[in-house]
Amino acid sequence: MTLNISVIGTGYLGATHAACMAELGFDVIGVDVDPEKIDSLSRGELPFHEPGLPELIRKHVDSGKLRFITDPDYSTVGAWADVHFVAVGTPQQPGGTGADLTYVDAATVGLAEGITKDSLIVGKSTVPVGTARRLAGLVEEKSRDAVNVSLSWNPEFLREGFAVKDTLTPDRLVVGTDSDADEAVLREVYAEALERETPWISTDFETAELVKVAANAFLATKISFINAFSEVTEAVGGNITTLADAIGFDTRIGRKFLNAGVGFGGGCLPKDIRALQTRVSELGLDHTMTFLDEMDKINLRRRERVVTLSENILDELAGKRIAVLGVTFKPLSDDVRDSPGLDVANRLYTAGAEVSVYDPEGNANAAKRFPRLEYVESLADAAKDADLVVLTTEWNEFKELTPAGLDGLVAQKRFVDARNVLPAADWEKAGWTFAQLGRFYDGL
Ligand SMILES: NC(=O)C1=CN([C@@H]2O[C@H](COP(=O)(O)OP(=O)(O)OC[C@H]3O[C@@H](n4cnc5c(N)ncnc54)[C@H](O)[C@@H]3O)[C@@H](O)[C@H]2O)C=CC1
Ligand SMILES: O=C(O)[C@H]1O[C@H](OP(=O)(O)OP(=O)(O)OC[C@H]2O[C@@H](n3ccc(=O)[nH]c3=O)[C@H](O)[C@@H]2O)[C@H](O)[C@@H](O)[C@@H]1O
Repeated sequence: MTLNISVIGTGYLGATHAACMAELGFDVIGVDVDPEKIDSLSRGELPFHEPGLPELIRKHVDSGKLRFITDPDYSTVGAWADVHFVAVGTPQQPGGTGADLTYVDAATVGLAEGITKDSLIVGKSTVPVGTARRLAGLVEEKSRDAVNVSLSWNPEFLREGFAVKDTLTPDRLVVGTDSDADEAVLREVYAEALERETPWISTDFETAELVKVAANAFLATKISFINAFSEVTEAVGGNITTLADAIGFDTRIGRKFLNAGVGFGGGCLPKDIRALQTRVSELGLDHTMTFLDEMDKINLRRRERVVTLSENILDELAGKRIAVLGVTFKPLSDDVRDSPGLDVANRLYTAGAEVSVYDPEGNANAAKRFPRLEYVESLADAAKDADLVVLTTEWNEFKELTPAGLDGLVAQKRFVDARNVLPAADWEKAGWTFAQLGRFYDGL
């Protein structure tokens, strides 16, 4: 008998997980507290941008394998599913640096109370170490005597923009559990990946939770490491991209995540390194992860550098017209959570510039966050009459930009490539004042 699966929380992670579980052949119900999201998903429409996911959602909604409901007391999925994945948000605490566990606690306890058949709750959200063991206790306490409900933790490593591929063909699967029977259920869920010999790491709760935050902390550290060297090459000369290429050839280091630029953002890396540091401090290990504080500071300094570089190029920001290209935290996503590009756009505006923003997918979300910026529908509209063009997210459309493409549009030939993706020499040859991060400029 095949397993019925519920996924609680249908945001970037949960909607992807639900659709991919249906693709693997399971019957799936996605649950969210947001009725608009559920309406849209029930029509087979994805309320956010993720390549390949709309097709998967539509296919399985049409076939009836995938349904979406609001289920306030979890009684519908509680009577139906054998496995419940919890994929709700764990954002940064409002006014704090730790993870806000309100949603993950509410969903897990709600499920435990609503479940009326033997089943397994599987946490997928990213949580501070200690959460799974605490929640396992709560599940035992809150679930009904007549049913057997247990909890495991199965952190997720997908990247936005590649979410479907990463879910269906993960690099590894990590399961934190204290029960062989629960591990066996998860092996059944992931049987297809296991047939391809995907590494399977079955471990305790604490290791599983820590693997997830360690992976994100390592990635953030790699980016900030190269960006710290960017500050050095900005001061003394040198080429940061050549430096990254050269150390990246060492297979122990690797070239991935060494792209210097305006730094990391998004709904995960920034809040996860802050939550990790907060958690280890709570555990009395105050000094263990202080380097993450530095990584965070290096990262945020890059945003400031783009603003001062722009100001130095323009002499002053007030009254200048600036085109900002890209306000999602990375290409192939419409996600503007903690986006470096959007932050830069807002800082330029706050300093008095007239800012015109264009992003292929992010305008609508950015406008919700910063309605006072001007959002336009094309690169050309943004660049029209600009005194400066600033590239902050490396969408393909921007990577293909040539000086000729902006001819006759801009007021001044001035460009800041804050992702270091364009060939500087071509722009300089065409008469542009062209700046990138990690380069030495006399007086800038
Ligand atoms: N976005 C990503 O690429 C990845 C996210 N993660 C982790 O996954 C978790 C979710 O992240 P996102 O999907 O990005 O967040 P999100 O904010 O896009 O989605 C969370 C969803 O949970 C819903 N929700 C909140 N409380 C609920 C409840 N009690 N019952 C049902 N639904 C509820 C919200 O309405 C929202 O739709 C976080 O812990 C994040 O760190 C992990 C790997 C990748
Ligand atoms: O926990 C999560 O949610 C996810 O966080 C990241 O995935 P994601 O946030 O989708 O994006 P990344 O591709 O990691 O990029 C994060 C940020 O780093 C920046 N970055 C990345 C690479 C690089 O070399 N330089 C750089 O500045 C990107 O522009 C982006 O702003 C991790 O890569 C995933 O493995 C993890 O599951």
